[in-house]
Amino acid sequence: MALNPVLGKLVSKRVVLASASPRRQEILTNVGLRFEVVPSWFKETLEKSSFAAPYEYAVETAKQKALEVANRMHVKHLRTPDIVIGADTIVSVDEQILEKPVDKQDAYRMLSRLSGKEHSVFTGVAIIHCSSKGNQLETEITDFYEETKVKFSDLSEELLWEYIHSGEPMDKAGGYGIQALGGMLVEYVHGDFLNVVGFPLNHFCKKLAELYYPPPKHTVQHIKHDSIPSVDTFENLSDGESESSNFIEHKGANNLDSSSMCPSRPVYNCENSSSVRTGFMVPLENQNGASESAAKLPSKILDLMDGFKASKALFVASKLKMFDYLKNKGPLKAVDVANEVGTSVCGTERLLDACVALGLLEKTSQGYSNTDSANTYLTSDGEYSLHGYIIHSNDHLWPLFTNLESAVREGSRQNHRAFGRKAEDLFKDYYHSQEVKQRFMAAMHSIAHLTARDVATAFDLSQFKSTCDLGGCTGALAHELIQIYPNMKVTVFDLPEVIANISYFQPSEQCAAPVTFVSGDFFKDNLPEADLYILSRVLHDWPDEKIHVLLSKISAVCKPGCGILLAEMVLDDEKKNRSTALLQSLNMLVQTEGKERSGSEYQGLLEQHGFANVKIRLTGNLLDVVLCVKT
Ligand SMILES: O=c1[nH]cc([C@@H]2O[C@H](COP(=O)(O)OP(=O)(O)OP(=O)(O)O)[C@@H](O)[C@H]2O)c(=O)[nH]1
Repeated sequence: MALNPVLGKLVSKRVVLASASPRRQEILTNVGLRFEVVPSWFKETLEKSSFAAPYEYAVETAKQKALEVANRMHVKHLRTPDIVIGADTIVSVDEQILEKPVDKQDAYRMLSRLSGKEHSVFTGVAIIHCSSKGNQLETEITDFYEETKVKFSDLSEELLWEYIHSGEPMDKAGGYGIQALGGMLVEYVHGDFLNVVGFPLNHFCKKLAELYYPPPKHTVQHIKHDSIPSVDTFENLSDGESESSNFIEHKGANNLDSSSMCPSRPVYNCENSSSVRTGFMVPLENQNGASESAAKLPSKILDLMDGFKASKALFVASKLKMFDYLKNKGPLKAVDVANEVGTSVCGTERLLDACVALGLLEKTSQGYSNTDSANTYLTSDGEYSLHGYIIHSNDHLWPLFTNLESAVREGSRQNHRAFGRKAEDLFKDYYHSQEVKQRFMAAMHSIAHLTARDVATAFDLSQFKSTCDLGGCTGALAHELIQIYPNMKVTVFDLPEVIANISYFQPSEQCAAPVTFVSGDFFKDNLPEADLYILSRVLHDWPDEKIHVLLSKISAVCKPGCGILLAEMVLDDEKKNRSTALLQSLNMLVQTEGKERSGSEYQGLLEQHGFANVKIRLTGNLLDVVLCVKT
């Protein structure tokens, strides 16, 4: 069940968050909202003195950020989103508006101004509903702001500078992060804490409630206008949409994770449960009415213990192409699926039921059918098929992970144990048989196609006229780049064994400006000329020594102003928060000499080869993006 019905209203919509702020992404992800991140390119340069009040500036900036993304996505012939959300957080003190500090001195000016005083934090939010009429983008804009008052203690010079040198102030409005070290500077907070962090979640949900549940005229007096409808109220108001299957359930243990962002208050408390139930309370009763002790089970640990069973169920259903059969012929009974696939009826029925419980399939009296997600991601011909990667995970990664214990003991890859062959060279290993090569290319293509838009739009790359995607495999990212930057000349450089096998993966319609494929080994051969070199999921395959070889080759052919764009899962500097990326680093341990790295580690590597102005965008999706330029 969707605990928060108003957010559930967004489940079937294509929602875009027009913000690069990792905090906004986290706040919305934590409540189960599914969205894409397309950071806005709108420059925050509106004339502050032309606004009568500081919040008007924040609201207008939020609106312009969201409109820029809505227009860009529409103009670039990407699918127009249904909803674009923009936000802008500012601090107001002594009639001055403070944004993010530009350098340490600026952070010092801001923080010393806030010392010992109360100030206001305003976040302006714009929710833009988009539609396409003919070729025109039509928008309906809803905006609002939230104010929170924060008081700082008196800050000594020493404390101030220690805080500034921590690096925390630099990407934060007013020069502090209340959710982390900055929390130590704060005497009190009056109002919504998450508003200070960057997104007023409660007000946002109320706004959605106003938009999606306008009070029926005859019952106006019964409805609390400032409430997010409770689950019960929601069921009365339901228009029949099923939110449950697509919504991420938030269980008790997850709430512990989320609260780490807000150490100074229990964000997800249940005190007011009688009237207004906010998004992700832990239900105290299960469906059978059993209470308390069931809720106290260590659900996160139990889920982790079961994780491998769920993965394997998905792998086997994919390998047996059950999602393909169900797409073409569903709904089907278990016996029909078993007959199609050639499996036992009893085993098939259990597997299908497990897939239903995992939210991959639906089950009705007519039989089993795919969910929308299964059609899109799990069928072998789905728009964003992950089938190739799933098969690679089953056939290649699973045996390697079975030897994780040895990998941890020995600190090295385990190909010899998993496949009885010593790994000579990472890629030669994949390319020793046509079957393994195609499976690996299909896997790489799945991920590249799925993440291409995030990577291509994380930064405005229009200043680069030519791009070379080193190790760009089937060209999935290259094709996306040409869609977004039609004047860009894009070359894919990869091993001859790869280039010889790309034809199967090319889009059916020929693009006006096709991608050029060049074969070679980027460690040994000359690199094609380009203004921008892309390394997507390349550096994580290699140890630092090899990376230095590659970066020095790129640096040697780069003129000043040319750039490198990395697409990787970027770890947080403390290496403790991003579990997907940290697990991926284990994945690199069992099969390569490489690893996942943090933003500062990438920055350090790039700066050693004359690249500066290193910018990192956490996309909130599979791959993050790092851009830097040659000085
Ligand atoms: O206590 C905290 N206060 C503020 C923040 C973060 O500060 C920034 C505010 O900047 P802005 O609203 O301009 O948003 P950006 O990060 O530049 O991203 P956009 O792409 O949306 O412009 C915001 O990230 C807050 O989260 C904080 O973390 N703690």
